[in-house]
Amino acid sequence: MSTALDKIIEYKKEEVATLKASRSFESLHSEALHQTPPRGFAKRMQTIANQDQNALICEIKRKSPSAGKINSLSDPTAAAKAYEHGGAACISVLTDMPSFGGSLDDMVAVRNAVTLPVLRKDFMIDVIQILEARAHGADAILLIMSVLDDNQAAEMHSFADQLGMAVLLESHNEEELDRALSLPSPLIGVNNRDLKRMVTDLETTVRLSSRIPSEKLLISESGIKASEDIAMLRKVGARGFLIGESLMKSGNIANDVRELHTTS
Ligand SMILES: O=C(O)c1ccccc1NCC(=O)[C@H](O)[C@H](O)COP(=O)(O)O
Repeated sequence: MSTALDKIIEYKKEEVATLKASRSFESLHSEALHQTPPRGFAKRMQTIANQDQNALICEIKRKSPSAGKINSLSDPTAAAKAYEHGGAACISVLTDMPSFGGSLDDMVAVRNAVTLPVLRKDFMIDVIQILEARAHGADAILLIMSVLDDNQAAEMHSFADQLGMAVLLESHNEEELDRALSLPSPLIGVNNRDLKRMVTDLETTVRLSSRIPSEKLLISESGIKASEDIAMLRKVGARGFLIGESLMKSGNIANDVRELHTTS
């Protein structure tokens, strides 16, 4: 049976084909090189984590396969500014439209509204998507190990490096994590959401945490709702946290971000 992730990857292949048919690699590359320089995503995450504080990547997310409608958000910049006010380290913007209701326009608007580094959150399967991300100003991308083989992951990582972008490597199990750890990025995401079964369990971070060497930054992703979750995840070494749904549903985003950022 095909999963939500399988379906997303199927239409990503079509999106990539459409992009390649409509834009030449050279013209996108030239746009990418003329963008404002990338903001230091990895450096900001590491600086905050090295101070033993919580480096929050706060996400703009309208809907999802697991939750359905989350927040109708006519203007994502208001939430982004609240994230910045509350002390977020960086911002993630979902740019996938069919499943998450996001867009590259959202990402551009958010990046123009804040001074924080911005991650293009999408399902990357081809280097041209990385070029497209940088041409729209993205400072970082996500690579999901379960949808890439080792060669693809290495090639895409190296391409992002050349463009000066940070790479967040996402794993959900031991095998994916070991593959992620063999790549240079210091940003190691452990996704608590099983993207195949759509079940979220913070114990995933706990289970995988002991494999992560101290020079890498453990970023726990998905299903984080409260200070107690952060306090528990800090005990196993997480200093980075990627949070979407619970903040998008908050009545006071800046206050909630501040509380999560200062939890010890
Ligand atoms: O969120 C989903 O339902 C989902 C489904 C299929 C693929 C990816 C999905 N989420 C992407 C994410 O990784 C999350 O948006 C991110 O980690 C934040 O999670 P949360 O705080 O639980 O919104």
